[in-house]
This record gives sequence, structure tokens and C-alpha cells, in this order.
Amino acid sequence: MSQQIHVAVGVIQDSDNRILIAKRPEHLHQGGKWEFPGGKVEDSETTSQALIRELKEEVNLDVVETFPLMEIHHDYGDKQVFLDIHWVTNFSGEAKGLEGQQVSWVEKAQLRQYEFPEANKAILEKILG
Ligand SMILES: Nc1nc2c([nH]c(=O)n2[C@@H]2O[C@H](COP(=O)(O)OP(=O)(O)OP(=O)(O)O)[C@@H](O)[C@H]2O)c(=O)[nH]1
Ligand SMILES: [Mg+2]
Repeated sequence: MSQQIHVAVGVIQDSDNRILIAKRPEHLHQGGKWEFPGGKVEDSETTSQALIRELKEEVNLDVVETFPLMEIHHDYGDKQVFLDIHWVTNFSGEAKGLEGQQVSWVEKAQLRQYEFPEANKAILEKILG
């Protein structure tokens, strides 16, 4: 079995209880689906460092504080991922898709209307209860 990819993922919630989602570019793995911002943890960094770096690079946010939410192992067949998911409720800056991707603040009740990668079903269950 190939190596699992360790991914730091942020469920970012603003003061109006909306969640930030971003659309994955078509050419990427699981392209065209919506995701919670984040990316691969590099060898030299902790999950928390990776999350801070990725949220700055992808959506222009400065993370102030995070809390562990859940961990998911998922096998896509072509890729095995280990998603290390954190709540981000304390941040500064204006969300922008810095990699050209669409980003959107979505009411929790509307989240189920978006198409997410398979592994994210468990995240939606957890945050929607
Ligand atoms: N960021 C993110 N990745 C997810 C989610 N759900 C999910 O299955 N993944 C998978 O986890 C992996 C994350 O990789 P990524 O493409 O975000 O990694 P990255 O930002 O470091 O980009 P890179 O590919 O340019 O190195 C992908 O295989 C993606 O399909 C999610 O909600 N957010
Ligand atoms: Mg990414």
C-alpha cells in the first residue's frame, strides 16, 4: 500500500456562524468539488504549522487559534489520505481565493447542498450533528 498523505484541514467559522469553503480546481485530485481549506503537511512542520501556512497561502487568513475537531483516514483508491481537521474560530483578515479558486462563506444549514470529496461526509456529520 502506498504512503498516506497527511493533510491539515481547517473548518473556519466566522462570528455569524458561517463556514468557509473553497472549490478545488478541476485539474487537482477530487477537482471541481468543494473543500475545507488546507493542504499537505510537509516533513519539516507540525500539523498546526502546516494549517497556519496553508490558510495564509490559499485563503489569505491569519490563524490565531485552532482546536482539534477530528481525524479521518480515507482511501480513494488512487490516493490514501489522513485528514487532520481543526476548528478555526479565531483568525484575522479577509478570505480571498489566492490560488484563483472560488471561496464562499456558507450558512451551516446550506452546507449539504455542496458537493464535497467522499472523506468529508464524516466532517459534515460532525459539524451539523
Ligand atoms: N484541503 C482539503 N483536502 C481534502 C479535503 N477532503 C479531502 O478528501 N481532501 C484530500 O486531501 C488531499 C489534500 O491535498 P491538497 O491538494 O489540498 O494539498 P495541497 O494544498 O498541499 O496542494 P498541492 O497538491 O499543491 O501540494 C487531496 O487529495 C484532497 O482530495 C478537504 O476538505 N480539504
Ligand atoms: Mg490545498
